[in-house]
Amino acid sequence: MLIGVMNKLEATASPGTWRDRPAAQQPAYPDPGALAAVGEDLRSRPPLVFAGEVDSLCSRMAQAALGRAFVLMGGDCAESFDGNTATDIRLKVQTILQMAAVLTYGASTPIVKIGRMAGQYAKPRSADTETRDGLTLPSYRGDSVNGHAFTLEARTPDPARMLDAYLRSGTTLNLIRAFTMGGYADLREVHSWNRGFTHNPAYKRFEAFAEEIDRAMRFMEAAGVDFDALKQVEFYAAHEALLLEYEDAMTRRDSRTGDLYGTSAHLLWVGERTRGADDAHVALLAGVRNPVGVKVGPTAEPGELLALVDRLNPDGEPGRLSVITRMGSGRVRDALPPLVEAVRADGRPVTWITDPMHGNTITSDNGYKTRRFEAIMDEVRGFFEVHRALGTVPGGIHVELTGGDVTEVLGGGERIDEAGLAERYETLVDPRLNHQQSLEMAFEVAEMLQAHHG
Ligand SMILES: O=C[C@H](O)[C@H](O)COP(=O)(O)O
Ligand SMILES: C=C(OP(=O)(O)O)C(=O)O
Ligand SMILES: [Mn+2]
Repeated sequence: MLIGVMNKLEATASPGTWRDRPAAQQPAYPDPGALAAVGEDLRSRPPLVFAGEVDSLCSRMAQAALGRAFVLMGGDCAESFDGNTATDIRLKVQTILQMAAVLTYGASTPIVKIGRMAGQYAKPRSADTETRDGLTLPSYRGDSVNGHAFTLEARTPDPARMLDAYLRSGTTLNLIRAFTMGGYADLREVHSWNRGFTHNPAYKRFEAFAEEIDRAMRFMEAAGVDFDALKQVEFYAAHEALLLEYEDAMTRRDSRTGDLYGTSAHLLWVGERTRGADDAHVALLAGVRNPVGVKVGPTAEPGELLALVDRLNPDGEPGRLSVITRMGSGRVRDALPPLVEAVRADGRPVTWITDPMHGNTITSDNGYKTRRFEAIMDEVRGFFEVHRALGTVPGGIHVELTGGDVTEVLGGGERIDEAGLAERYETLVDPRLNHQQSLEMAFEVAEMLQAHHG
């Protein structure tokens, strides 16, 4: 969205309750004084997002929980400072807009567009260290923490990187606002890009669906729809709230209401590795008014999820809490139902979103961290099947993607094979759908949505 009420957000004293709780996945900074100085600097800077925008997203998420909207969240696993270019940002926005146009048709509802962008710079890792040729160094934890190069200097966490992440997030948001408010989101244009995609023989199977959308566009035109009025779209930003010091420093009090908002992004989520109900990350998110997400994997017990609902949405506010499930294609059909049933019995609303990426990560025989397109799609299918069987609402998808032509995920219409991964494997952490695979997913999910509603 991006215009919104520019209400006053004041720098605030830390909400603080997270500080005395266990905090996983935090960088070991060599100089605590430097960390404190960066925190102070960030606290004096303008917010990146505004409370009015954040509230609007909350109401959109509430609509998605009811099946009156559908959420599309997508972007890099880890944004990089090097990738903070106009081209990279434009291609990601374009990919998300193209996906959203197809999904709008399939869902017959508005699509809530959220980039894993403008702040997705910190990563949880399985191991604290990485060893290469006998040399052991700290793991790469995202560009807001340390550098990817395998040297002691690059890998040593540097708090000044948080300031860089803040500034790059600001420039990314600025460009997103310019694109989505300045005509780049024109539905006629986006639709013509999608026609280009379906004219490729590899995606012939979507031709009939694309023609249906064509007909709908002609109908709208004939009926006198003002396409110029549809040129501006809401586009929100989200990332994992992993770096406690950064998120704390970006917390502001809204002068209208006295409420606290995380102003580094519209939506913040807590990851699978840091979602302990009594731990620091959940306490931090419990203290702000933003819509929040929690990632949930196949080992989660219903009681754990209900404890998270207690902490993160005690009053059952619609749109406040999204549960982003990442079960794996082999587990989704047995691991998801008990969680959905427990939440339904509890009665407080959540927005159910599928992340079909993180439960389907494998290592290829030639050593690449990758995922199979078919497994990703199968998890989405399983997600729809479970919600259909239980009569609950599939509210959205959360995917790792990029607008470029990378070769990181196996399969899809381009039939990327293990040898093909070597061609353009560029991700810093997890494998992303490329532009074509993202559109292919959108068409398949649109068909699932159509079947779900039909
Ligand atoms: O993006 C998610 C996690 O940060 C990532 O999957 C962890 O990857 P690792 O197992 O390579 O540390
Ligand atoms: C770290 C991530 O996911 P999860 O917490 O689900 O593993 C991620 O979304 O990149
Ligand atoms: Mn990831």
